[in-house]
Order: sequence, then C-alpha cells, then structure tokens
Amino acid sequence: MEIIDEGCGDYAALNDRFSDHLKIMMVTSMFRASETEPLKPLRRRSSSCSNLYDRFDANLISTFRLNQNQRRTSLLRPTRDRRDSILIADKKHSFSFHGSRRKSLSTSDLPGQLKKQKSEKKFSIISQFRPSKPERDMKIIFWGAEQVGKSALLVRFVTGRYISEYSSLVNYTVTKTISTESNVDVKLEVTDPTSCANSGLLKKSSFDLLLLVFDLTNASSFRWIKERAERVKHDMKNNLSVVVLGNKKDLSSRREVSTEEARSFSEDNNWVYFEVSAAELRDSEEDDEELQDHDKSVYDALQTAVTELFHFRRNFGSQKKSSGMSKGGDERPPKRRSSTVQYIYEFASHARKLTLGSRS
Ligand SMILES: Nc1nc2c(ncn2[C@@H]2O[C@H](COP(=O)(O)OP(=O)(O)OP(=O)(O)O)[C@@H](O)[C@H]2O)c(=O)[nH]1
Repeated sequence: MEIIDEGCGDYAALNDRFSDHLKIMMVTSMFRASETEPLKPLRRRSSSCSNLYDRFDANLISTFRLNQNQRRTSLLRPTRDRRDSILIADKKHSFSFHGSRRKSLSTSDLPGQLKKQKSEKKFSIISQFRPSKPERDMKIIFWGAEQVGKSALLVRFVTGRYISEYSSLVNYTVTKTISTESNVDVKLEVTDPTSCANSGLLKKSSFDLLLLVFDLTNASSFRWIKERAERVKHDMKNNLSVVVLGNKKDLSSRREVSTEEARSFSEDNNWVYFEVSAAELRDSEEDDEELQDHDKSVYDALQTAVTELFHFRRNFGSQKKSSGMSKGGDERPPKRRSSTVQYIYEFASHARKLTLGSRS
C-alpha cells in the first residue's frame, strides 16, 4: 500500500497552489509481508482492520520532498532498504527520523513525531493500495456537508486509523482493495471531493457507490442530505447505490439526529443506513450477532455495502457504468438481499420491464 497526499491530482499544480505554505508530502508504503516474515499487526486486531493487517506489513514510511520537478513515479518509489527510517522534507527543511527496526510505525504515529520536529502540524494523507490483480473495480464517492467527517471516514476505512486534522482544500482519492465474502478482491477507488457543495458533482462523476455522510451531532448536516435526496435519486444511474452514514456516533451526548429519524429517511429512499464513528472503533470483542444492523464500524459498513453491490453486479449487472442489466443474464436475486441489493434489483427489474415494454 502506498499512501500519498494526492492534492490536486498533479504535483506541480499542488506545489503552485500551496507555494506559500510548508507542505509535507508523505508517501507511505506498506509491503506485503514475505512468507518467512511473521505478520505484525500495528494494533490490536479488530474486525475492521484485521483484513488490512492480514495482508500488509506496515513498517515502511517515507516522506519525500515536494519539488516542482519531481515526478510522481519518483515520489512513489519505495526505499526498501530503509525500512526503519522516515524522511520528512519540505521546501526549506529536511530531516529524518530513525525508528527502531523492531517498532512498527504507523501513519497515526507521524503527527507526534512531526510535532517533535517542529514541523507543520497539519497535513493530509491519502492512500493508494497496489494489490495484485484485483478482480473488479468500483468507484466510491463521499458526499456531505462540511466538517461531517468525510476525510476522517475515508482514512479510517483505508488505514484503520483516525487522524483528527485534515485539509479541506485537498481532493482525496484513494484506491484500496478489499475481499468480498467470497474472497474475490474488489479494487475500490474512494474519493472525498474538495467541493461538496458542487451541484454538478453527481452528474460529472461516474461512480458506483455514493456515501452520503452527515454528522449525528449536527442536525443541519442531516438536512443538507435531505435537501439533496431528490437530486441524488434523479441523478442515479443503474449501477449506483447509495449508503447513508451517520458519523460521530461516539459523541452520543451531543446527538441531534436520532437513529429512528435517520433510518426512516434512508428507508423511505431505499438506501442503507449505518451509524459509524471515524474516531472510535467498536470493540473487537463485541459479538457481531448482538449489533444492530445499522451499528457497524466504518470498515464493516463499507465492506458490507461493497460486497452486496459487488455480488449484485456479478450476478446481474454489467461492468460498464450506467449500462444497466447484462443482456440475457440470470435475473434471480442473490440469496441474501439487503435493502441495497433489493433496491437495485427492483430498479433493474423495473428498467428491464420498461425496455421490454417499449420493444413490444
Ligand atoms: N468525535 C468525532 N470527531 C470526528 C469524527 N469524524 C471526524 N471528526 C472530526 O470532525 C472534524 C471534521 O472532520 P473532516 O474529516 O475534516 O470532515 P470533512 O467532512 O472531510 O470536512 P470538509 O472537508 O471541510 O468538508 C475533524 O475535526 C475531525 O477530527 C468522529 O467520528 N468522531
């Protein structure tokens, strides 16, 4: 896995844009553990990150100088021989931090170390997984009012970690591969766009899963979503699905939106609803059976949604965006149907009936 600050998508442009600021670029690489090397999870395992740590050994973190002439490829080049060091650089300063070879370093370890080095405290992290041959691709987009925790959720989903400061000016795009229940790898491209108020966002972007995020402690962020529900439904294409995420579940005493209200809104729109917290992992010892359907960790919630969508697409959908149902495909619904799958299935059936009707 490589974690980079993707910025504007173009390093030169990013450099121009932030030329007055100290800008730290971080490239973090996590390599698959070799067969002879035991896996060392960075933290206590939980269902939300065991999948990640089962596959990767995160002990190489490097940061590189942001340089106008630097090319993306050089930024991403891993320094395998320096697994125990961190190099941090900006336009004026550069220094390295040498950690113990035995100590696994994590992305959330970095801010403290950066502070120690009197460096910029606020920086952004983006990750890019480079797994081997994922079977399918899926694009996911986060959408929601300001400060609801979109970036925090994205980073939690991808790295299993929580970092409290993110730049609102950065367009986060992440690729990550996850395994579905049937052990098929699905490559996800997850985006947290800079401008969430952008009215053309849904039309311009092509994606498979829309994550509508609101803050459970902020009623106006819930209204933000409600006000856009009709547009979302209107702009949805055949293969799209929507998941509503009520974030900041950990701040229960400040809650302004009830579970019932959010769930009923989501169900009215045939969307799946999860309550999550980017800041807090649910206890890994907790018995899954006892959890309410809507009460999931970020990873579990998204994996559930992706898995179901993936199964639907594999069984009924075409890989092509907005191409609707596959011709002549088996139309039986999957055995386990959540409301997401149920909705897509009904949508596809309806679309097909309309198509058949117009032919006759
Ligand atoms: N307590 C708590 N705080 C959270 C949680 N998720 C995010 N935050 C905090 O909420 C603030 C906003 O988080 P961001 O991830 O930057 O939110 P955003 O939606 O990406 O914000 P914009 O990019 O400005 O639209 C930050 O201070 C986070 O630390 C959460 O689950 N619990």
